[in-house]
Amino acid sequence: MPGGEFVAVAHNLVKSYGSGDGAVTALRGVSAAFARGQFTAIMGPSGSGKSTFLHCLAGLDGVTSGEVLIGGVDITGLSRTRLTKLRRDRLGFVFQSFNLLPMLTAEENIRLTGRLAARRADREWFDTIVNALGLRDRLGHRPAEMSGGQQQRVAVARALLTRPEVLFADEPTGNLDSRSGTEVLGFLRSAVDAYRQTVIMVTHDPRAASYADRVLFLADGRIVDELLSPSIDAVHARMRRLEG
Ligand SMILES: Nc1ncnc2c1ncn2[C@@H]1O[C@H](COP(=O)(O)OP(=O)(O)OP(=O)(O)O)[C@@H](O)[C@H]1O
Repeated sequence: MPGGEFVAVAHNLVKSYGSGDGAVTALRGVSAAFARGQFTAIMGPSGSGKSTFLHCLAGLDGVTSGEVLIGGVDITGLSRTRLTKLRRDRLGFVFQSFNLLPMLTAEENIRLTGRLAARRADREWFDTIVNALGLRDRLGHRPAEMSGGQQQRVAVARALLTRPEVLFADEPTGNLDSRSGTEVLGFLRSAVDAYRQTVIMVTHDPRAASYADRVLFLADGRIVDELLSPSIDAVHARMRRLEG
């Protein structure tokens, strides 16, 4: 493990939706630890619990039982207010659908999303991210005036501006063409290599997973396999086995 320091830990997570006959158990005792500066991809068949796991780890969804530690703090016991503050100050999010505010320019979306920490972020770090993501000449554009790839790069810049302890990404390349997807994945990879950014990404795409340091495979709400230094072919082979 790089540095041996875990920034996110899940202990025996169980997550059920609904109750009685209609109850669905999405996670059945999931434990995993995520080291600083490590890029983890989460894969598995449809319905295996990938998004639920990511949402529980990121405090976007409550758990039925088990613990989630972010920077040593058990977030499952936090009040809604403290959890919101922790998410804003210490976590970053990138979603498939970009989630930019349509009336704001790229720069405003990166800076003015209600995060005090982002507004205070130093100019040098803002410039570093904007230049690395190739957004310098797009800063005055609104989302409708940008391609999907550019919009996702704005979303990545916004997520990284607060130097989050963990960047969570849910299918970040799901709406992108292959070239734009490659750019976004390449940037996530370099943020891990250059700044020890921790990234946890759900994906269906073995090519996207091959940018990670390891892949955790879920099936039926459990972690059933792990692959280190994944190649595209090795990820394909494991997925074929899981999908039967
Ligand atoms: N809000 C919800 N209410 C009820 N059941 C849910 C809810 N969210 C997820 N589930 C169920 O939990 C299980 C796991 O869903 P989840 O979305 O985590 O899987 P996934 O692996 O991300 O799937 P996909 O690859 O199709 O996005 C599924 O059976 C799903 O139907």
